[in-house]
Amino acid sequence: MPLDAFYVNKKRTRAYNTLSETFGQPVKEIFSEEPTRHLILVNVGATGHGGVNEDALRELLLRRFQGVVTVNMAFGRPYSTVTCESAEAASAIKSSLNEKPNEELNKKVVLVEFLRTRPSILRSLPSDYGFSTSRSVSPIHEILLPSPAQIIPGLILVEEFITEPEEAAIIEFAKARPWDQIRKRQVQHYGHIFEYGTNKFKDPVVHNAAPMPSWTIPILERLYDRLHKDIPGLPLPSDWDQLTIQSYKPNGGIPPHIDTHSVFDGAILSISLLSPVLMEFKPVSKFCEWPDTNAKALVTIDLTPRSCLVMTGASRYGWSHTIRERTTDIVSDAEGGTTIRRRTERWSLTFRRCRTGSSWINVNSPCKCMGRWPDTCDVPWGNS
Ligand SMILES: O=C(O)CCC(=O)C(=O)O
Ligand SMILES: [Fe+2]
Repeated sequence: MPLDAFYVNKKRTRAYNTLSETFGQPVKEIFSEEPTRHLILVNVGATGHGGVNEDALRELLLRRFQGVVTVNMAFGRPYSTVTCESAEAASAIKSSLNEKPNEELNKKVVLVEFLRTRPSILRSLPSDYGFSTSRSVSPIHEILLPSPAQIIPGLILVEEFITEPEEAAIIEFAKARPWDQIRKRQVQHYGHIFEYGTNKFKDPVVHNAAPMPSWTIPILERLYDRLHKDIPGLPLPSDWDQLTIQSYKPNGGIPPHIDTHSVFDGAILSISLLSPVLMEFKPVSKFCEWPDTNAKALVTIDLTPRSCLVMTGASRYGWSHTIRERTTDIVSDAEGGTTIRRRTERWSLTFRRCRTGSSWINVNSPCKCMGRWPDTCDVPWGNS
């Protein structure tokens, strides 16, 4: 039965107004009447009321249609974009989905338009675009650059940091040991036991952790040799006293968080094994220096296999990091476009240094953040 035209028109007016507010442009400047390779699903976004699941959207498009190059659903946006190999492929999607309720997308009536320009050009609109405050969604400015690690202060990504034989040996080591299950990932702790819920570590007098494995030392020595000149105060190899090994299912992730200031000292390391994955960073502290004060940045880092991510300074104390729970990531391709990458199993090694002291957790001395990010620090600043 055809949908009621009045109902569809009302939905369309509302969605087009939202889009035009988001981009600060009339929709006729965003849409193309002629078919192009690029589509916008005007009312299919990840968040807010009526948000749909990103995996469901990608699966639907990849399974039902030919020639889909990329599907992009950016967090906090009311719309998604699709790029196809040809305008014909895009037209097939539009005529099949437009103005029809879709079973796989919570029966949503999807509104589809051709875009004038490729979505990456939409991404670099002026910084003050965003949602109107009445929708209570903070403005988000997504940035995908070749080396985004360089644009987050204090973040360093060392690619091919461990070798393939080291990667294989670590996997063999951990496979022979027991795991704890946390949502869609499994974890093992060494040195000190990390406590989910409080994001602190457990009292070592009460909870005995397996010792730090000896294979960590040559890896941490390599890190020290390479980076101690660039990172003042980088812990000595033997000072890292907490390791969490995680094994993520392809759809696994980790919620946004800042590793707790009060209990972990200085830099945090994350070494990646097996599948690459995108990690998202957002400045949470209002004291994060960011050139664009009106927009909240969302910076996506591609954690390549065997890389080592070092979080220091603002990236460690003021920005949150997360891995979204989904089975695919959108990444740059060789032609400067984007492509869909399926995730497989990924492992990571998180190294931390615990702030132990005369008592179990030493929160009496100042945090290494030195009060520069007091709003994301759980050590009291300025009260004495
Ligand atoms: O898996 C990763 O690379 C990061 C894990 C993480 O953020 C953490 O353990 O705190
Ligand atoms: Fe973390």
